[in-house]
Amino acid sequence: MIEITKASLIKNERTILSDISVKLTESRVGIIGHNGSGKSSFAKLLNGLEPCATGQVRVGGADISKHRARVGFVFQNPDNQLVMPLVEEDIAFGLKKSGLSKSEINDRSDALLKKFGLAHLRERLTHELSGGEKQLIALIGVLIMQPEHIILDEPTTLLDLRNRAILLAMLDKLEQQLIIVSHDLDLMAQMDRLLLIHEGRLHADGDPSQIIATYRDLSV
Ligand SMILES: Nc1ncnc2c1ncn2[C@@H]1O[C@H](COP(=O)(O)OP(=O)(O)OP(=O)(O)O)[C@@H](O)[C@H]1O
Repeated sequence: MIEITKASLIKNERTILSDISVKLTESRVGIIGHNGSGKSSFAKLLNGLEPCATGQVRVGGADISKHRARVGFVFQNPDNQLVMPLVEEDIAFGLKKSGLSKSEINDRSDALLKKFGLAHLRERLTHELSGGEKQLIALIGVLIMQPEHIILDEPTTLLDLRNRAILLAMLDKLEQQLIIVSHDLDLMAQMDRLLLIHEGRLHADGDPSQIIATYRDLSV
């Protein structure tokens, strides 16, 4: 479980998030809200990419700063995540310091690429992949670390309908808790629970159909 207690976030002397307290226990949690409301900032708080100015984020009862590896993060722009020239090197990158042997890393990487039907991308150059392919490989690079929770920031934004369907099928196969920031309301409607962030605060929280209705009301 990820538990946020009275969290606030300040950047360049500007308050971005204020007094957010929530326990995330559901398997699929969505985060919605207007542009600039603070969704990505909140997502980054959840895995310690951004430190709280006040309050705390705990994962499995311990402070997030000690457990960042338990919470994977898939960035909105995969170019922020893909760092190695070859796809196979990129997928293996996060495990380099894990103590696993090269063959163990290769086996894990192979198994994931096969499981998600992406083995044909293994020997490609990362910078030559399409935006959608990059998004899928960035997710594989997070999955190989075997996090218990995965945060995805706008995972469907760059994807055409086919790659969106591939990504959603990948997500369906995952047992981990997923926390997804998105403007894709069809996807958000499928979540177990939605959080609505508005002007840096947790404005509403609950059943997707109710929260989407509240969000629509805020948008007119
Ligand atoms: N380093 C920073 N310094 C000051 N303000 C910042 C900084 N980074 C982000 N912000 C501001 O924080 C607010 C929240 O940004 P955030 O990216 O979390 O919004 P968002 O809800 O994810 O938006 P979008 O839907 O457009 O991606 C915005 O007003 C943004 O301009």
